[in-house]
Amino acid sequence: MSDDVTPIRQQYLDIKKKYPDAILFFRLGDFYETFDNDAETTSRELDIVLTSRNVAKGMRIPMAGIPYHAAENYLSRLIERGYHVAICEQVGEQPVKGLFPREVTRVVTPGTLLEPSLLKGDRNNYLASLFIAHDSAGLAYADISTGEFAATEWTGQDFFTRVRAELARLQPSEIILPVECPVSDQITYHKTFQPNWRFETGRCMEALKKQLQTSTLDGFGLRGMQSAIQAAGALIQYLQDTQPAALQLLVSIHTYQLDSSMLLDVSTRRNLELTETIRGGSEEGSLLSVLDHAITPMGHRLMRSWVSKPLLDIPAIQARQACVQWFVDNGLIRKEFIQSLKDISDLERLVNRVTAGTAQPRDLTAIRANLHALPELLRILASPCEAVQSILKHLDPCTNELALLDEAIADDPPATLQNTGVIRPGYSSELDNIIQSSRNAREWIANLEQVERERTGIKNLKVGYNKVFGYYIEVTHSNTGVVPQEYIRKQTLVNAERYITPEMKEYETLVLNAEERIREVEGRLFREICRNIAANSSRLLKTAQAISELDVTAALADVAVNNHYVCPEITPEPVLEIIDGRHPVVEKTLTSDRFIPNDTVFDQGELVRVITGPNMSGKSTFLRQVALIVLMAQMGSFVPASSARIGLVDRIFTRIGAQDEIHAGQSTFMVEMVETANILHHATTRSLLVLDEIGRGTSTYDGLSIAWAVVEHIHNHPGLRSRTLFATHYHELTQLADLLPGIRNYNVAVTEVDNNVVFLHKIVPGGTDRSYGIHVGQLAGLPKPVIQRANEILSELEATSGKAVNIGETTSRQMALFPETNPLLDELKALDILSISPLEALNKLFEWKKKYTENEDGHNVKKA
Ligand SMILES: Nc1ncnc2c1ncn2[C@@H]1O[C@H](COP(=O)(O)OP(=O)(O)OP(=O)(O)O)[C@@H](O)[C@H]1O
Repeated sequence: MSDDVTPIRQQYLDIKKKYPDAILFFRLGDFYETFDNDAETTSRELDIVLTSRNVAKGMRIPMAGIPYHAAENYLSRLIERGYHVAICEQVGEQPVKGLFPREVTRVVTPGTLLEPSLLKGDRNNYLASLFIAHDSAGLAYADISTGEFAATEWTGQDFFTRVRAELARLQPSEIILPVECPVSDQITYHKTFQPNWRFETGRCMEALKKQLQTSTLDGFGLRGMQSAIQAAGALIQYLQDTQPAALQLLVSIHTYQLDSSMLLDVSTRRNLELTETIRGGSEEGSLLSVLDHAITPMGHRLMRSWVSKPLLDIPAIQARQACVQWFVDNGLIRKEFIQSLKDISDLERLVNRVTAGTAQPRDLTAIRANLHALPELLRILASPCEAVQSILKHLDPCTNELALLDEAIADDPPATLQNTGVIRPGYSSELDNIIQSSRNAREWIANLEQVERERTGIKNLKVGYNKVFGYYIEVTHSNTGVVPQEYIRKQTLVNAERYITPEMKEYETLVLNAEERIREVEGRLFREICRNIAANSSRLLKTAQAISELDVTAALADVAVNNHYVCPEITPEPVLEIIDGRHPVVEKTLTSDRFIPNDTVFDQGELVRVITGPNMSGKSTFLRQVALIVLMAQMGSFVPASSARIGLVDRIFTRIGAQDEIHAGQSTFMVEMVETANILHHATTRSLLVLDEIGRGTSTYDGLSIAWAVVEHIHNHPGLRSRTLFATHYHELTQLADLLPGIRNYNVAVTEVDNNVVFLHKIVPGGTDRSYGIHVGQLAGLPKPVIQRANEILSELEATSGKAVNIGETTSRQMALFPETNPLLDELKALDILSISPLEALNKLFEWKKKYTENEDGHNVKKA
C-alpha cells in the first residue's frame, strides 16, 4: 500500500479489483454511491452530478450517488446500455451512514438481484451458466429470488441451436461463461466471464455436492451429465462470490431434457410474438398480453413460463385443460376466486427474502397477510374437480407460521429495522421490560419539575434538555442558596445556574439508551422469527406455487370465456383440424371489422398447403394464427376456434417476413436463408412449419427456384414430411399440387366491386394467379399517375409473357418422380437439363422460357 492510499481507499481498490468490468456501487444508507472512474461513467451516462466527497478517512475521489428509491430506474438504464453493474452492500445492519460497508457481504449483478425494487415482478430473473464441451453443451440456471435451480445437457450435433432456443426461452439477465467459451460471440445476453478453472469437473462436482448436501449427484438426475454439472457447479461458485446468502435458497436442482417441451427457436419466438412484439419489443400486442390475466406476480411469471414452454406430455396438458375447464364451468366461483387473489402478493419472493436474510419487517407482514387470505381461497374452492384438487393439496395454510407472525410482528411495523416498533408488545418480556422502563424513566423526568419545585420550594425551577449535557435543572440566581446538596452545578448563565443530579442522569441514560436497546433486541427477535419462517420455507413455497398455478388456470379460463375459446383435443395422431380458427391477438385489435374465422383441416396425406393470395389479404395472419393455436393448445390453454383437434407437435418453425439483422452482420436475404436452412435441418415429421414468402428477398427467379425446391424437399425428404403452411406470391408454385401428392393449394378470397378489391380474408381451396399488388399500392396512397402507369406496365407484361410461367414440369427430380406428367420431357431432354441440379434446371428453363412461347395448340414454339 503506498503512503497516500488510505485504508478505506485500499479497501475500495481491493473490491474494485474483483469486479473490474462492473460499475461498482456501494449501498450507503439511502444511496447507491459509486467512485472514481465508475463515478465519472455514471455521471456521464445518467447525467447526474459528480461530486468530490470526503468518504471515511479522506478518500478524496470523485463520487456519484443515486437515491435508493430511484435506483431501479437508474441502474436498469446502465444495464440497458451494456454496463455491468455490481452492488456492494451490507446485509442486516446497515453500515454507519456515510461510511463504506466494513465488509462487503454481497455483490449484485444483473442475474443475482434480490432487491424487490430492482426486480420485475412479472418475470423471473435468471442467472444462467453455459459450458460447451466438444460434443455437448451444459446449461444451468437459477433465479435466486424464487429459489428455482435447474440444469440440462444436450449432446446432439445441433446443441448450439438447442441451447440458443433455451436461452431465448429463459431470457437470462446474465450468463456466466468460461473465458474461452467458443460461442461467446454469439450470445447476446449480459456476459460475465469466469476463469476456466471455475468450470473444472472435480471442482464443480464438489461445489454442487456441498451445495446440495449430498454425497452423490445421481439422485438429482445428474448422472453422466458432465457438462450440466460443470455449468451448475460454476454457477454455484459464482454465487459464493456474489450472493453467498442466496445459496441457501438453492436447496435442490431440477434436471430436464431439452426435448421434453416443444422446441421453439429464437426466430419462431420472435415471429410469433409470444412475449413481445417484433417491432418495439413491447409486451402489449404479444400473445402473452392477451393471455396474461393472472393477478399475482407469481401468476404472471408462471404464465410467461407456460407461454414460452408448451408441453409435449399429453396427460400433463390435459391436467391443465381440466383445471381451466373447471374454472370455465364454475363462473361465479372463478370470479370470486380471482377477486380474492387480489389480497395475495409475491409470496414466493417474500419467502426467499426471509430465507436469504434480506427481509425487512414489512415482508413479514406481507407474508402474514397472504397466509390470512388462504382460508378464504380454500373456502371458495371448496369442492373442485380432481385436477384442481391435485393443485390444492399443496396449498398449506401454514398455521404455525401464521400464529408466530400474528403473535410477534406489530400490525403496522416500520419499513426498516432502523426504526423501532417492529415487535408486537407481549411477545417478548425482555423487550417489554426495556420499553416499560424507558416509559417509566420518561414519565419520571416529565414529573421531575413538579416534584422538585415541591421538594425545594423553588417555584420557578425548570427541567430542560440540551445536546451538550442532556437533561438539567435550572434555578435562577436568587434561589441558588436553597438548592439541595446533591445538585451538581454544570453551567452558569446570566440569570441562572444549571444543575444535574446523579439520579436524573440514571433515568436519562435509561431514556437515551432505551431506543438503541429496543432496536437491538427487536433486530435479534426479528432475525429469530425469520429463521423460524425460513426453516419451513418449503411448505410456504409449495403454497406459493399452488397459488400461482390456480391463478394462471383461472386467468386462462377467464380469457377463454371472454374471448369465446374452446378446449382443443390433443391427440398423438398426426392431425390438424381447426374449425373457425382466429388469430388471438389480431382479433382483439380489430375495432370496426369482425375477424373472419378460417378452417384448417389437413386431409389425410396432405403435407404442404400452398397459400396464395393478394397482398394484405391475411396470409401472414392466417399462418401465425395456426401456429399460435397449436402452441396455445399445448401450453394447456383453450384456443380461439369453434373446435380444434391437434396432433402433438414437437417443434414449431416459422420463417416469416423480412427481418433485418444488419446488426448481426447479415443481410436480410442471408437471414432468411439461414433460418430456412435451420428449419430444413431440424424439423421432424411431427413438426409444424410456417413459411411465409420464402425466397422473397432475392431476384424473382432465384427466389422462386428456392421456394420450389424447399417445398419439394419438405414433401419428399423422409425425415421431414412435416405439416407445412407455405404462403407465397409465386403463383407458379401452385403447379406443385399437380405434381406431388401431399400438396394442396389454397388462396385468400377477394372480390372486385366497382374495380376495387375487397379482401374477404377467407382461405378457400384452389390457387390464384393475381397479386392485386397495384390495388394495395392504390389503397396505400401511391399517386394516381404511378398507379395508372403500373397498370399499363402490368398489362404489357401479361401480354408479352402470357400467363404465369409454367415451370411445373421442369426439375429433374420431378421428372424422375412423375415422368408421365411431363409433356415437355422431350424438349427438355434436348436441352440437356436432366443431368443438372433442380435449381440449375430451373434457371435454364427460365432462360429457355424467355425464348419460347405457347402456340394455339398448346405447344412451345420459338418466339419470333
Ligand atoms: N381473418 C381476418 N379477418 C379480418 N381481418 C383480417 C384477417 N386476416 C387479416 N386481416 C387484416 O388484414 C391485414 C393484413 O393481413 P396480413 O398481413 O396477414 O396480409 P398478407 O396477405 O400476409 O399481406 P402481404 O402479402 O402484403 O404480406 C391484417 O393486419 C388484419 O388487419
